[in-house]
Amino acid sequence: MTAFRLGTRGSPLALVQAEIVRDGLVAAHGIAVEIRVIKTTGDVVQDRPLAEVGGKALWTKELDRALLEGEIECAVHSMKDVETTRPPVITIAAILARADFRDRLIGAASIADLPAGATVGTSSPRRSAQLLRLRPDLTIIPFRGNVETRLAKLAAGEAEATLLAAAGLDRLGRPEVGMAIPIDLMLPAPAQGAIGVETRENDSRSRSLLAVLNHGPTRRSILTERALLAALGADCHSPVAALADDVGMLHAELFSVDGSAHVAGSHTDPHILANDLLDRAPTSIRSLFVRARSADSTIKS
Ligand SMILES: NCc1[nH]cc(CCC(=O)O)c1CC(=O)O
Repeated sequence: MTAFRLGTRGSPLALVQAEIVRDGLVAAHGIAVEIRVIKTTGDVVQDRPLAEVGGKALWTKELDRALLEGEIECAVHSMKDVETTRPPVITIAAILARADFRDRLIGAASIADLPAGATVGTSSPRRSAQLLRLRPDLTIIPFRGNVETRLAKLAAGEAEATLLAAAGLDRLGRPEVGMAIPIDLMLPAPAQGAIGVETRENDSRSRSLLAVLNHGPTRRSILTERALLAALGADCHSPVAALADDVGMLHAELFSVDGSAHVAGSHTDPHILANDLLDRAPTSIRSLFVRARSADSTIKS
């Protein structure tokens, strides 16, 4: 039997995540697993914000193609980077147990401790809006590239602080970097901290090999958070934070770009929560969500 081919992007974090999946498959089934690095447009174009250059598809398109052409049996992703709507021929075969879902602040002990007017590097509309809501005095500058690149930019003095996902830092063997921000101050991105493995919908062998890696509670949380994004019509420009807890409650927050407006809520049903948040959101927020429920009579403006 030939090796089970596992596709991944080539960033250090992507490779570590692919190794976690490989080790899980080897431990569970004793099969030979080969890691195949697939170059994606998102890895090449690093000078502009993700939201400008074409969104999350930049990271999935080449891996999708390799999967559909039979070059690989499965593709490993950070679930945070996987588009809300996926081709029907591709299925999420496993979502691994979630790591620390919080963001970490690097460069100061806390958001309150950042010097007045400090420059913070982030290209995430969510992190930017959340920071500006708490600290309107801060200056946000774009910061792209992989985790190591952003840490190098910070070390080079391009910004005084930055925010990175705790999960990524931990997986890269950097648990000492930065200070975790409590979720009541900064709710994470939907699906932050979870690794997912996709395969072809009709590939039953791969589906059953991967099924052992699935963590039920994480899967339920991630699918709930993704259902909220779909119901909101969120895209990569939409500053949205969401976290489904382990008792099935979904907490979410929407922001205007400059953080001056926000709405927050919690519900067990992502569709009800999406409608409730959009109903209460001012135009500065609602205009950032694509499916502004045009057919819905509850729209007032
Ligand atoms: N957008 C890049 C990205 N995608 C996933 C992670 C971290 C790992 C994770 O959330 O699972 C990161 C880096 C970051 O946001 O700091």
